[in-house]
Amino acid sequence: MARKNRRQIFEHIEVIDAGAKGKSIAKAPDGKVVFLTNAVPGDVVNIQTTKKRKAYYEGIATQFHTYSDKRTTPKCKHFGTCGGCKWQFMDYQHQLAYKQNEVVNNLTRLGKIELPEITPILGSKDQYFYRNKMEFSFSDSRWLTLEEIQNNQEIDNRNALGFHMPGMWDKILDIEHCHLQEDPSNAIRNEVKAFATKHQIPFYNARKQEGLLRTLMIRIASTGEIMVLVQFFYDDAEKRTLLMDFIADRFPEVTSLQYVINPKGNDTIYDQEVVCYKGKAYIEEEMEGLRFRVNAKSFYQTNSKQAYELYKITREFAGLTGEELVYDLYTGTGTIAQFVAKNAKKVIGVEAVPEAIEDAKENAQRNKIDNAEFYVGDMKKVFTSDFIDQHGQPEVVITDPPRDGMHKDVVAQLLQISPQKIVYVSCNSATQARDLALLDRDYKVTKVQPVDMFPQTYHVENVVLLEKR
Ligand SMILES: C[S@@+](CC[C@H](N)C(=O)[O-])C[C@H]1O[C@@H](n2cnc3c(N)ncnc32)[C@H](O)[C@@H]1O
Repeated sequence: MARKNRRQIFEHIEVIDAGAKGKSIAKAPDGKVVFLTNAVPGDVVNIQTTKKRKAYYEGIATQFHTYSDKRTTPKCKHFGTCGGCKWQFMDYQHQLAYKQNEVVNNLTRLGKIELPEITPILGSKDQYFYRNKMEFSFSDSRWLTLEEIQNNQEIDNRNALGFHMPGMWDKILDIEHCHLQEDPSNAIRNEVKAFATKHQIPFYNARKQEGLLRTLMIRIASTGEIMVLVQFFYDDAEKRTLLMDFIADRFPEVTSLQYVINPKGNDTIYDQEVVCYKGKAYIEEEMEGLRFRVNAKSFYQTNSKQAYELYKITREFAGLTGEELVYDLYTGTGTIAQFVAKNAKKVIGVEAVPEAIEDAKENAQRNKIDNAEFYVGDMKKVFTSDFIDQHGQPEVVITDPPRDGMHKDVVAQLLQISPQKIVYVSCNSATQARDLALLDRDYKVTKVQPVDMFPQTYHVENVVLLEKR
C-alpha cells in the first residue's frame, strides 16, 4: 500500500514567486503549489517534498539547474543554518519588490480593500548592521554543523552562544559573526562565551533545566550608549560577579550593565526583577532632539534609523494642525505620541506594559512635553466609552498594534467614536487587512506606505491612512 506522506521528487521546476513567511513558490506537475525554503524566484530546481497536504506541498530544492538573476551572495557564514535572515540570498531590490507585493496582495485579497496608488516601499539605507537590540541564548549542547559532522571533528566542548535553530527550542546554533548589530556586539558575545567557557561557568541546558547562563541581551542605541544584560538561571554570587566584572573591565564602553536571575521555565524577563550592576539602568535613544530612556523591559523599534522614517510618515499621514486631540493606541514608551505632540493640541497614549508607560511619562517630562498623557491597560478594556467621555473625542487616532492586530472590540470602538482620520501602523499586513475590512464601512484607505525595517527578512511594516467616507 502506498504511504500517504511518501516523499516525491519533481524535476526541472521553475520557482515562480515569493510567498508568506519568506517561502518561495513553485508549481508541481499536478498543478498544486509547492512552498520551498531554500530557493529564489527564477531558480530552476529539482524539488524533494517534505510534506504533502490536500492543496499544497512543502519541499526543499535538492538540485539547481539554473540560478536566478535575483540571487546575490549571502554575507553571513551562518546563512542557511541560522533562521535569522532568510532572504540574504536575494538581491535587495527584489526583496523590496516582494515585500511591496505582499502588502498589496494582503490588502486587496484578504481585506478586499480598494487601494489608492501606492507609493513604492521605503527601503533601508543600512541593509546590514541595522538592529539596535539582539538576544543570544547560551547552551551546553550546541547544534553541530554538517561540516563538523562530516569532518569527524573531535568535539570536546559543546558550549554555544547564539540563536535557536529554526523550530527547535533546545538547540542553539553558535554564532561567530552576526551581520545584524554593529560593533562591539560580536566582540562582546564572543568574549563572554570564551571567558565563561574558560572559567567553567556552566551554560544552560534547556532539556535538563540546569546550567547557570541563560541569555545575553545587547542593546546599542543611536546615541552610542550600550546596554548588556546577562540572564542567570539561579544565583551563584561568585560566578556571577566574575563574569559581570569581566564584562565591565573588558568593555568600559558599556553604559548599562544589568542582570536578571530567572528560575522560571521560560526565559522572558518581563515578570522578573532586573538588577543594575554597573552604570545606568537604561540607555537613551535620540530622535529629532527628543531623548527616550529605554530600560531593559521596554519596547523600542529595533531599527532606529528606519523608525525615524516610519514616524515621519505617520506624522505626515496624520496631517495635524495643532488643534487636534490625538489618541496613540499601543503607544509602547510613548515615542509616536511624543513625536507628534508638538503638532497636536493634546495626545493620549495607551499601552499594556506598566514599565513602558512609566518610561513614557518620564520621557515626556524630560522632553518638556506637557500636552501628552499616558494610561496603562489592556486596550480592549481601557479603550471604552467611559474612557472617551473622560478624555475627549479624538479627531485623529494613531494605532500601532502587535502582530495579531487590533482586538475586534477595539475596532468596534473606533467605528463608534468615529475620528476623522485613523493612521494604522502595522508589522503584519495580513492582520492589518482584516482590521481594515472591518473599518471599510465608514473609512476609505487614502494612503499606503510600506517601510522596510528588516532587510534580509520577509517582514514588512506598513502605514495606512484611513479617512472618513
Ligand atoms: C508594535 S509595538 C508599538 C509600540 C510603539 N508604538 C512604538 O513605535 O514604539 C506594540 C505595543 O503594543 C503593546 N500591546 C500589546 N498588546 C496590547 C494590548 N492588548 N493592550 C495594550 N497594549 C498592548 C505592546 O506592549 C507594544 O508596546
